[in-house]
Amino acid sequence: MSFITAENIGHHYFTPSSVKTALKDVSFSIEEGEFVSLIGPSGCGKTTLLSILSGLLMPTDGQVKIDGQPPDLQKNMIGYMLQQDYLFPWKTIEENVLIGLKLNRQLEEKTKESALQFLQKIGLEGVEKQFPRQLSGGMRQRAALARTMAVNPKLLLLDEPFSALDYQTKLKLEDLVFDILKAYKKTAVLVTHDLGEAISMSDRVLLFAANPGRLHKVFEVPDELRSLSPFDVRSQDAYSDLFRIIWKELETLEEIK
Ligand SMILES: Nc1ncnc2c1ncn2[C@@H]1O[C@H](COP(=O)(O)OP(=O)(O)OP(=O)(O)O)[C@@H](O)[C@H]1O
Repeated sequence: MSFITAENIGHHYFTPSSVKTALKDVSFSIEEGEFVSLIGPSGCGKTTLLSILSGLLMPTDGQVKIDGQPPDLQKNMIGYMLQQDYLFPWKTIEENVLIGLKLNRQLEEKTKESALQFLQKIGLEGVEKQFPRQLSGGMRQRAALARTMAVNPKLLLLDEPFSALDYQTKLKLEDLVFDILKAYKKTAVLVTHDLGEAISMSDRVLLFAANPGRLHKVFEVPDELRSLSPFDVRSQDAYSDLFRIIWKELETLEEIK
């Protein structure tokens, strides 16, 4: 059985004056350790789908299973990286990184040590006692990654985690997150508006169409690209070829929006 299965997912938002079908009949599966990106025009339901995968939103139709259970029963195995780092400004980086462990009652000498070692691994050695305001945006996102990884989630939901960063920092962070998720064999679902990011980080790209939000096409990233870092992928011919193919599809979807 696949790690994630989504069968005929549908979601309607009910407002006093209308019903909005955000997702219709969406089915897919994701294997353990796979990195999958969701892309598509604005309003195609990417955020809605991520909320359903997180267990925070129940689909109005169909069902999702993560490791055989509905997402709301698997919240302990799901980690997040969002556009904003949501670090607590009044807590030090170390306190921020340990907060998930504390809330989950998993804060022990061993888990604390490995969380702090992880900070070193991702280049944040020496800032443990500093506050988020003293760090750059890229460093804060690294700290957010450390906080997420501290609780050892099996699945990471990444909602445009690099979109608020400057271009150079974003490329560096993409490489770092990719390396970490591969090294720790995590499963990841990334929502992004950046097609280059989607192709360079993923094993598969799921392209959605809008009105109603639905899965339009699935693109496999060629094997030859998957073993490379996202930065190196961007200079490959196979990357440019796939970029062009998906871009054309995206253009047609934007036109028929
Ligand atoms: N709480 C809500 N109430 C009513 N309609 C909503 C609500 N949330 C989202 N929608 C509508 O559902 C559709 C899908 O929204 P969603 O945010 O999931 O799309 P998206 O692909 O993430 O968009 P974007 O790329 O712009 O962030 C949109 O038409 C949106 O206006």
